[in-house]
Amino acid sequence: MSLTVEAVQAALKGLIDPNTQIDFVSAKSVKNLRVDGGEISLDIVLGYPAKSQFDSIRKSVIGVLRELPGAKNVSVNVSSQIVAHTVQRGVKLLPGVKNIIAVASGKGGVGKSTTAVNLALALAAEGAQVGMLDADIYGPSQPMMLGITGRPESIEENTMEPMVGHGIQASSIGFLIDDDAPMVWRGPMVTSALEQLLRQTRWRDLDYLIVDMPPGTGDIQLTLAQKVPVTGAVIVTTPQDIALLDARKGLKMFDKVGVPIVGIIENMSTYICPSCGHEEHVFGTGGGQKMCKEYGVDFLGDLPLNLSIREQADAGRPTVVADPDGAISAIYKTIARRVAIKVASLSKDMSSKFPNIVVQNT
Ligand SMILES: Nc1ncnc2c1ncn2[C@@H]1O[C@H](COP(=O)(O)OP(=O)(O)OP(=O)(O)O)[C@@H](O)[C@H]1O
Repeated sequence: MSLTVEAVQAALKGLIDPNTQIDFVSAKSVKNLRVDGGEISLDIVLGYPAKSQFDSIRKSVIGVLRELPGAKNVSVNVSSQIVAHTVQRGVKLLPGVKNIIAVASGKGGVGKSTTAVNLALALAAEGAQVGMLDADIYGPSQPMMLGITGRPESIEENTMEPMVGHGIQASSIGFLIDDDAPMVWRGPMVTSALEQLLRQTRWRDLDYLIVDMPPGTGDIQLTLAQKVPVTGAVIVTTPQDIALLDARKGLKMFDKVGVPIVGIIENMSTYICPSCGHEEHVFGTGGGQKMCKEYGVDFLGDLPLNLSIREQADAGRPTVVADPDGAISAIYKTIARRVAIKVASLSKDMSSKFPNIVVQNT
């Protein structure tokens, strides 16, 4: 009996993608399938970046197909293709940027910026083109964490080049607003300065632009959530009741403006004593997960309170770069993959698919 396309498809249908828990056929990841005698060739195209897993996915697909009766040679190519997803209604899209992910927190100091930069670096490590827009007016810290110094170049009038640190294209509100400017003055000018930064930076083919939002849920944050074309929002919180209460406000703010919540990350979840390894839940336990259940949103993961996270970020080499194979980087990478998979599951932007309709006067 000769090998058929149907038999190959049935075998692939039994193969579950460990990341999405969906089989490759249902996920529409199988492309260019050819069966010619005993020769099988196909591409697996994932909708999220996963460079570190291409080889293991390839091997598992080959392993399954080789078992088929009549199969001789199996050739599989695994890659990722990230597509653009929809944003709030009525907001102008950004050229050169497929998806914008806002990283927000209900209150300051919960580690939002540190989490945002490590997420950006983890997505880049998996092969995505990533940018960082530092919108944190109260403490624009992304240039420092990405090891960037100096000011951006402006090649043409009204545009500026992003600065690059550890492969991430970055632009910061710190480039436009003086560090010494008083906060009352920063407030009113901030939304227009940010829109300028967002739209006048010449982002180059980004799969994801991470926006490090200003902490809180006041007018500035609400205006930004309305004006920035966001694909989805990630909320960072610590487990204290007060932080969770504020995180709830953040959740509601994005909900109100029609931005989907990608999920919640709990930072400084536990403290592991470096001398004896004892784990302490300094700020309580389970708050983030409970909140996710209550609101029906995804819990993306938790990070421990760890001295090296702070030291590495302060030194301009965040953990994912400083210790890429360490246990903490593994947590950031798992969270980043969950974020990318969730974004991939959101509705796709079809605007570029529609033909232009030209009305001609006759
Ligand atoms: N998991 C962690 N373990 C140890 N230190 C951390 C952790 N996360 C963040 N930090 C440190 O906590 C401080 C505050 O973090 P960060 O600036 O990221 O918070 P933020 O929420 O963005 O603050 P802001 O509201 O000022 O923007 C920084 O010194 C950072 O290095």
